[in-house]
Amino acid sequence: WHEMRIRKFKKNFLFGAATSAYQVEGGWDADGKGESIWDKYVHENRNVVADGRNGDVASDSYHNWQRDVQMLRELGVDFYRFSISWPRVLPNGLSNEVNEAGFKYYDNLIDELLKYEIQPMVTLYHFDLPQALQDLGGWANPLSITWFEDYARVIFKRYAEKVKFWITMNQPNTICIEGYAGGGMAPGLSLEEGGAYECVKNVLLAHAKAYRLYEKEFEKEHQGNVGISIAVNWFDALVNTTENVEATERAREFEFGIYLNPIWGKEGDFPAIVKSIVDKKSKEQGFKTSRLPKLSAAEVKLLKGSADFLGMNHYTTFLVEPGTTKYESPSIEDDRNTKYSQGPEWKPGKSSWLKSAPYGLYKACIYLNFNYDYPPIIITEHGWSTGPGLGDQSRVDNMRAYLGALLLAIEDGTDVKGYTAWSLMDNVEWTAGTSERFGLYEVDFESESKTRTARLSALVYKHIIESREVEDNWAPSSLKIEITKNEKKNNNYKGEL
Ligand SMILES: CCCCCCCCCCCCC/C=C/[C@@H](O)[C@@H](N)CO[C@@H]1O[C@H](CO)[C@H](O)[C@H](O)[C@H]1O
Repeated sequence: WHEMRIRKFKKNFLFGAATSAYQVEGGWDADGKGESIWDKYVHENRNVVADGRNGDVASDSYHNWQRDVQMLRELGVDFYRFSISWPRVLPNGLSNEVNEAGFKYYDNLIDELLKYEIQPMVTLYHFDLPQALQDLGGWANPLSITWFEDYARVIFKRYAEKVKFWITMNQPNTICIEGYAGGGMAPGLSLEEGGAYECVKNVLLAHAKAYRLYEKEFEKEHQGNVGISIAVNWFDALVNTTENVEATERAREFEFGIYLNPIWGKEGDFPAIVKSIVDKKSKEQGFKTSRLPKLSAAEVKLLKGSADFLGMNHYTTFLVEPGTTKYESPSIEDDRNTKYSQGPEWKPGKSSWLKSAPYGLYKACIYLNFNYDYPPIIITEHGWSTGPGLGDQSRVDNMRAYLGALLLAIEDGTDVKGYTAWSLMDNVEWTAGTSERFGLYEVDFESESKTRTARLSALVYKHIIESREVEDNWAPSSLKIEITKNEKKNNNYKGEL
């Protein structure tokens, strides 16, 4: 049996590519930039980065921004998702001290993008908190809500005229669970007694405050869209037993429901199952109050509906069963009590957690539709890791399979507005350094200028963007990539998404 129907992305579907500041910029202390939590983390823990290549220089986009835009033009993308390094523009994190030299970098990048009709999609926060704010408790301190709101105001004021797509936060679960509960991300804390859940609450409220700020002071004049990016990998029962199905529900609610429900849930607030588990365990553990902080009625209201789109970061699928070992208590692992594995037949990427299971993207989309009432979605990250080398056929296969699954999800009613390939170029994959390559363009990290060269996947992605179609058998005649003349850009940027 062979599926003959040809599915196409609509003309106004947006295609983009993404990076983040710490992962590509380098210039970690250039021109008055303040220290970030990642700078401190990698400098104080010299062996924490797998191959020793940290973000000090990275892909050196701080100096290569013109080449970066040239690559985006070669691909023919509609938008570029990048993040602003908070300590580059506000070195101590607060708005009393502004680093004009740092802003100049983003001025140049944004102007260059607009010159070629590539829309900037700006992430305000992608894991690199100013260390000065971490010294005050970081996201575990409720003052972080105001710090972020003030930072957002500075950025909106400067760029609202030019930027129509905003993402407040990238992946609160990575920020809080991996950063504050022993997950190996900066600042490398283990605040299992409650700090990680405080972080979740504060990050969500900081997002909502920034959203409401834009809504009140900028939206009318500038007509931009503000969303948040959440890691929505798929979680399926390992086998269909009651215990596995219950464990799978816990996995979904702890991994992404805890962030989605306050914004898109019918009643708002944290998911009932998360509240009841953590409240009950906290009591048993002798805590006077739950380790999961409450959201007041006013906070529930502030959060509900605080996004114009859901930024969905999707990479892979996990199979779930109940935990099989006794986890440390108290801990989030113990609260969730799940064990994850992946299909033995799924093709592996270079990252240990990354296996190709495109059906998971389809199922995740349908789940979001049913549980959160068809939210407008932009896939703000999807990608594949390899080793070095230009012939990245496995990335091509993965991209085609996932875009095929996405087309099916769209056909079945999912409101997907756009897709973002992670990543435009090889970069510093956090503690994996450059040992896992996610780029459509290879970066030669040994070269002085961090030379970028198009991979096979760059040419295939370019062809998909041009044809709006996923053709399994298409292959370029060479790896030479050129800017297509008379590029006609999507113009769906103002007003309603
Ligand atoms: C050996 C297989 C057994 C499976 C057991 C798995 C154990 C679970 C461990 C979970 C690890 C987390 C996996 C999820 C990762 C992604 O969602 C996450 N990396 C996405 O974040 C973005 O990733 C990009 C590429 O990795 C990029 O780094 C970007 O900055 C992030 O936003």
